[in-house]
Amino acid sequence: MRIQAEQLSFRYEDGRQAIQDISLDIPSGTLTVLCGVNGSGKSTLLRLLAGLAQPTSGRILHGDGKKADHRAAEAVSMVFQQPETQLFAGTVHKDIEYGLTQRGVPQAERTEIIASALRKTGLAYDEFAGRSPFLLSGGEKRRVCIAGALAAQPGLLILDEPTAGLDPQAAQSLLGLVQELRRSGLTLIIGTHDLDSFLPLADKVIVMKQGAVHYDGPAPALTADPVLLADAGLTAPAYASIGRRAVQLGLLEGVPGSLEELLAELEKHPLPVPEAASLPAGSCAPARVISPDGQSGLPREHSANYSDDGIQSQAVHASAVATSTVAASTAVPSAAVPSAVAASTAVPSAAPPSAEAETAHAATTPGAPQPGPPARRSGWQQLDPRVKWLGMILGSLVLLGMDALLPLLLTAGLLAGLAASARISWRRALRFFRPFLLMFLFLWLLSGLSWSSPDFAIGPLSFSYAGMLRGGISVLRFLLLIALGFLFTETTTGAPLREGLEWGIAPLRRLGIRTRNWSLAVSVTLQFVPWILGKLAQLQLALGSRGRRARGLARWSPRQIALLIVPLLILVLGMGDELATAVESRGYDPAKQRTPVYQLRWSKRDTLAALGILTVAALLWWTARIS
Ligand SMILES: Nc1ncnc2c1ncn2[C@@H]1O[C@H](COP(=O)(O)OP(=O)(O)OP(=O)(O)O)[C@@H](O)[C@H]1O
Repeated sequence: MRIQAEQLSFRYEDGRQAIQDISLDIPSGTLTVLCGVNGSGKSTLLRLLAGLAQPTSGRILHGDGKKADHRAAEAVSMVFQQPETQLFAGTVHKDIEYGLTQRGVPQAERTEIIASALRKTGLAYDEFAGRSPFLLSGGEKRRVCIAGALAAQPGLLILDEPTAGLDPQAAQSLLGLVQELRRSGLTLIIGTHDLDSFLPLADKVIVMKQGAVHYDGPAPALTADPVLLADAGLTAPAYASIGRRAVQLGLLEGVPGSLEELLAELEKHPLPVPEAASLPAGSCAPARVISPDGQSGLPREHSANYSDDGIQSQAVHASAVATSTVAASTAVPSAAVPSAVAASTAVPSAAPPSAEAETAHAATTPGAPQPGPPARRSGWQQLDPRVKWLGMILGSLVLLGMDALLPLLLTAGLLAGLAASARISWRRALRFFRPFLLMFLFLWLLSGLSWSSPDFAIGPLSFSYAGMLRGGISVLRFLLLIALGFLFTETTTGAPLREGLEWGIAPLRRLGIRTRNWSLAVSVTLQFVPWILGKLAQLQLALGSRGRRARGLARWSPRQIALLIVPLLILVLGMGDELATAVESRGYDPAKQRTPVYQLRWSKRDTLAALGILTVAALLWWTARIS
């Protein structure tokens, strides 16, 4: 399936422009590699091409040149970076079947299609169909995801970082699968950092830089010009760097298109190896011209190491060339590798990072953009966390005592004003509340049901105004409690939140209560919320990629939520497990004194804020009493 993009731009809810004016033409039956440093916009572009996000401007054309609509987007399957967020059913069979059900494939045909898709990915149906997808290895999960995508018989298959996290053997067999898919005529787009593996397979390479296309063309032209890749912050594949230098030295005629080609060329042309004296200390290359079989002319100890493996002997040639001559050429791109590439090697932390941790990480990561003068902290961040805890606790108590509409509406206005002053965008707030809204709407309608004294009816259901008002008040009260927690966690990062709480409950230590456990649990739980919401969004996207492209409120239908609950629970439990192990491995001991990571400091501003909170809480409580 051919796919074209015309002047595509995309802006995230927070206003970040991720894609800027991109035009592309990807011919049918080709394999396109999409690369770029972290944050260059690859995943965003892939999601747009898959129809999982709508461009802010521009358009995508599928196949026959018609604008990509809902139906056309169903001809596209996408496999995400993290397979664990893409699997959600109880068995591998059911997981793959989901996409088929969405596409209306008759039940009788499904098993055959599932077995065939699994076979294509190298998994036997009998062995894997009945297993839980959550209990497979990383490589097997990735294969099941690809099988699910293939079962939908897409015209275009998009793979985002397919080899990330796979061991060399699993990555190699995945490459074999990709080659087979390409031979079968499927159009493939692969977002990847693994240029060594994927450039040799590519019919076309698109290099992204800061949300725009930096290069669009064949792989050989890209690898032949070191500046093109270096400008985008990327390092050329090793085979291309070595080959290019060998060409410059007149040792090879052209830059090889893959490691295999390089090795084959080296087999044909034995290379002179520099004298040992001219090699850097510690180099182990032999001192004479060696032949491709690795035997003639080699000192005894070298031939013992390499003679039984032609490839290894060529590795000696290659490494000798690389060490002695190519060093200069490889130095160019590697020196130009920007911080983002260095940053990409950082292992993501298991726990959701706090703002302080992120800042510290950015400041200490080699190559990370150096921070300028410390940004002025907003008024909300400067407040002592104890003030915010006071506001949170008093606010919750007052809210729980409200059972009239007027004080609840007053509180809603107050919280909206506070959120605006904390510069929390309404889009972000909406994203946070979306999962709750449908549930609360349902509860509200449920509380309005009345068979004894109905005021109106919708179909067979009768409702009373009094019941709706009572239910509305309860629902609003709950929503405001959640809003209060949201405001609190949005304006307070982990360390201050925890220190403030620990200070408050410290007196309980005298009663033998392990307050450190409590504060750790509360702070981790509160910080889990944004993490869970992020995972929920990823799961929604995965459902969308399997044919169920629900939009708006339909994304939160009971059926959709039911599908998300199990994988979300598994992710949360997995995360909890990792977090517990991490805490344990750091030698956490609730009985020990801890060095505080955040110093509590009470200032005049905090006294004023605390007085303000007490006054407002008293006024709201009084309004609630008289309403
Ligand atoms: N949900 C989001 N909300 C706001 N901005 C986002 C969101 N997701 C990504 N971005 C931003 O959009 C830009 C492009 O991100 P994207 O994930 O597409 O990059 P990428 O090239 O795929 O990166 P990586 O190689 O790290 O996966 C980045 O600046 C990123 O911070």
